[in-house]
Amino acid sequence: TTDYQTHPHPPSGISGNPLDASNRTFDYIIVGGGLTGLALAGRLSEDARTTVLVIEAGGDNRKDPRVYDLYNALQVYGSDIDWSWPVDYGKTTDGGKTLGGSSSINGGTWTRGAAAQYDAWSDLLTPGERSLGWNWNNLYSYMKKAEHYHPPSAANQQVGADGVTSWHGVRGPVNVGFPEEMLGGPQHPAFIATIHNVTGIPHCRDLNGGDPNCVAFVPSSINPDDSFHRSSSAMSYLTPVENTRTNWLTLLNSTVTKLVWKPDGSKTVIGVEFLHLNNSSTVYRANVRKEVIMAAGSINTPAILQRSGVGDRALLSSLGISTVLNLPTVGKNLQEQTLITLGFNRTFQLTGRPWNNLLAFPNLSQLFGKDAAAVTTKIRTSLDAWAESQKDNALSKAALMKIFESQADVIIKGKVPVLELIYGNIDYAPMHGAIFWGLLPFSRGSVKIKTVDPFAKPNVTNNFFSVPFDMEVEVQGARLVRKLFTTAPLSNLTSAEYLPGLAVVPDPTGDGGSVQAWDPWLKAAFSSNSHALGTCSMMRKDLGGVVDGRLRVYGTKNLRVTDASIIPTQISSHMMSTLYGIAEKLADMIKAGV
Ligand SMILES: Cc1cc2nc3c(=O)[nH]c(=O)nc-3n(C[C@H](O)[C@H](O)[C@H](O)COP(=O)(O)OP(=O)(O)OC[C@H]3O[C@@H](n4cnc5c(N)ncnc54)[C@H](O)[C@@H]3O)c2cc1C
Repeated sequence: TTDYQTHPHPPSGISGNPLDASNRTFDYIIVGGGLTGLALAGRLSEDARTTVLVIEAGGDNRKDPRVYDLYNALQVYGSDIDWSWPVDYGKTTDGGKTLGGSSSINGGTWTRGAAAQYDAWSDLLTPGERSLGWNWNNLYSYMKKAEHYHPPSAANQQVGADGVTSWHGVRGPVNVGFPEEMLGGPQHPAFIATIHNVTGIPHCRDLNGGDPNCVAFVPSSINPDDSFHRSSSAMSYLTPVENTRTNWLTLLNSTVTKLVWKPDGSKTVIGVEFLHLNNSSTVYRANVRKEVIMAAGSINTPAILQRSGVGDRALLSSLGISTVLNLPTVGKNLQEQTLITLGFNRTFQLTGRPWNNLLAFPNLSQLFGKDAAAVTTKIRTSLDAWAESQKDNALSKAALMKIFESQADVIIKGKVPVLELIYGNIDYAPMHGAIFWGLLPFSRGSVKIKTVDPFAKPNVTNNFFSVPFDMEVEVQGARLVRKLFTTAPLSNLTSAEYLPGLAVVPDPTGDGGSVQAWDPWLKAAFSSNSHALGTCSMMRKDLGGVVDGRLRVYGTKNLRVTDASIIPTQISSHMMSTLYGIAEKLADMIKAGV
């Protein structure tokens, strides 16, 4: 007879009552009901003998049109369901504070990175862990496991959408498809032809098969069988089973403040403490039988670990927190991208609803053209100086140097995309343009709690552009966009540059504008792309890893991390598909006792 059979069964479903979890014991507690948290809980609870508790700080907004209608995504930013972390340069990193986490508020764009980038993760592990399958082939199978792909409709195909169904999963819970209505008109073919002519980048049918180095229409996390509404982790993993799965409880409006350790020094987690709403007077506690898995995202997972005594001893003692585990890289290695929009007046009418899903992913040669060889040499010869300048946000200069070498190899030898460029239609202004960001910044930042108050936001410092290459990629992106919109056939649909405009960033020599001219405007105009990762990286400990290849926090018995914080280096992609793959893979590892 198991413990579970002799004790009253904990409540299940979705609850707003802290007493449903308080003083109860669960096999697994998952901290954060976001993208990875709900995906993992969905899989672990498939075994009816396993009890799972998910604790989520936000509420249930599945019926809120700001959430289910992807067209409304912009209304969410800065709202009650966005964490809105202040970061450097006065910018804000967004994150969903609601069931489904950022999968409930994000842009829905569904892409995967380049195969070489996932393979490189394995190189950062110990040789003994390389067989764990942190590579493209293995993770791709898990990305497919999560996915239910809907091929483009005839109407979608008529305006250019395409896809290779065999590159997608078709039986998973997350619905992926094209919008009901896509824009027609001459602009998309013109963009494809122009960027191909200017950079040589090929037009491909689909970029979700391990080589995104092309220009293509991409699908979104929406469900054509559910009025094209958003398919968040909540809608895909939880909604279908919320009334039937009696071994899974999701507790809402409850903020996990810290982990509870077994007092015998064994680094075993025995439970978590949480507060309900913003009422900090009552501390609740839920107990765990097997494992706690952190899924609070790249900003809050390291903050909760630090509050629980796992982190840099110097930081913890400065706040009066006693160190359970001195792991100085918790919160370090933060990598975030910088998003820029350039706009041009257009000379054509739009028909249909705008949906920006024509994406291009140029590599270094395609972006820098004739200067690519010089840029390559500069990367190789600058790594040492860059590692020196970023070492405070890594374990050491030597450790960061190894990570940078891997990153440079992937860029130079792997020829992976370094820029993402989205062709953009703007319906409320006579504009079209491009949204772009450097995909693989070398700048490193950190997340550090500044007080023990669990409701205080941590210090999030990205050190944007502190490696000059990161700015050079943005500038080159801006120059490329200028070139695209002034080259036929796209120029035939364009009258003048509107944002920033030649009066603001001049282009006297016709090369798109100097670094000096672009620098101040880009620094003022960019947004944090909310693709933060790396703060609990999966790497060897001597490289600064926080979790090993089993996603276990080094030195602990039963504590793992599954969210975006484990990804050691940025990928040439949006995050969702990869993260669902990670959660699916971890679920299988846990079920198999790995
Ligand atoms: C604005 C925006 C746009 C994006 N656009 C895209 C896109 O178009 N395509 C794409 O693929 N990716 C996109 N992303 C990225 C993607 O959504 C995220 O990388 C992904 O959701 C991260 O998953 P996660 O599980 O790490 O964290 P999240 O999904 O953010 O989940 C973390 C959860 O933990 C909860 N939590 C945090 N702290 C606590 C606590 N102390 N106690 C309890 N719960 C807590 C949060 O409320 C949240 O629900 C976007 C992200 C944002 C923010």
